[in-house]
Amino acid sequence: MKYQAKRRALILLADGTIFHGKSVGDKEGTAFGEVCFNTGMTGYQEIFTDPSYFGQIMVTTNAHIGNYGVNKEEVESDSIKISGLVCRNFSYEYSRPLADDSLQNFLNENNLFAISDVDTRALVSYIRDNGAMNAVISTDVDNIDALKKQLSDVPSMEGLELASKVSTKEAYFVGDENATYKIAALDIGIKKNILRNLVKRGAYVKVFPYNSSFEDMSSWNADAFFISNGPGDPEPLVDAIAAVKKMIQTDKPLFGICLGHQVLALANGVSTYKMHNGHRGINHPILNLLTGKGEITSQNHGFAINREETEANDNLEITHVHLNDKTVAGIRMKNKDVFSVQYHPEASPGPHDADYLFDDFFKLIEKSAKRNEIV
Ligand SMILES: NC(=O)CC[C@H](N)C(=O)O
Repeated sequence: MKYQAKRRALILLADGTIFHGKSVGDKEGTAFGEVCFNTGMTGYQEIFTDPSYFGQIMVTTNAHIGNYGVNKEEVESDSIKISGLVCRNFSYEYSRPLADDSLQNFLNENNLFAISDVDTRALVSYIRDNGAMNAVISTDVDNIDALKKQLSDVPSMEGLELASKVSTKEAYFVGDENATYKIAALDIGIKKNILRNLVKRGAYVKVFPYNSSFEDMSSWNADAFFISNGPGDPEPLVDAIAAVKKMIQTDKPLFGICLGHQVLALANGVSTYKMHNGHRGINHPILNLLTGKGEITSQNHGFAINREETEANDNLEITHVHLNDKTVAGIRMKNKDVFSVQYHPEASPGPHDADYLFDDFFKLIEKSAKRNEIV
């Protein structure tokens, strides 16, 4: 007979609102974080392991989670990075030829506390209207006052530096040493699928820790720089911002994704801000202003770069706009091979419309390598 969770659980939001549910697997637990929601109908494993979600409690709007199990290959980092999960129906049974385990086992191995049987439609509408805030999920349903007290001690996402929690401790290499191009990548929370995309196109990548200096990175003598996605507020990333300020003074191509895009903006003197609610899903519409074409994209961000400051900046040009709210979705530096996007062209999970951005990056690298040969 189908397993039914029985142990009561709840999610308590920082403003005191409560939604009730059950504990997945009837486990006891409590987890804190900033509550956010993802509207993707597939890709839960990629989402849960994406380092950009570090410190966040994920609410999934898809009504079924776990129904296709997990597959060891489909991870974006080596462990689950969300701090807790809230879903409607948790599937204890799964079906997919390529699955090698159940989601329940995967959550247990990663010590992730999850609650199900929550009215996620009501919860998501509530967060959508009231904005991002901290929350706690717990089976300690009779001690609300104690939970409220602990929740009030959880730091706000605004101003929080989290790249150091997920970045590699030591530099490492990916790809074939004899590949055509070398890319120096700054890991402020890098997703594996970004590395797969760089290696697939013929790059040998050296991945550097979040606090590496420009000098550390440039001494490897790469053909280009890459700045990754990652968790937390971009503004406290002073080392990364300082390193990027120097990178953009070289003539080497640079590509930034999501947190990397925000760091590039900050390096150009453009500020970032916390959005009322971020963009998290796999069907976000973008307009590419350079080609006039639309793209459906994978997104996951809670901060954005200031539009007016970008428009007023003589060195920058807005290349992409989010069609739902007109926020800046992509920029490039005038007269430089430097560009970035607020969304996820590596699309894991998600549509592959924006794949061309990696090709564009490699065209710039090829051009720049030829230029340097002639010199
Ligand atoms: N995916 C990311 O890189 C997210 C960037 C940043 N942490 C934000 O929430 O906006």
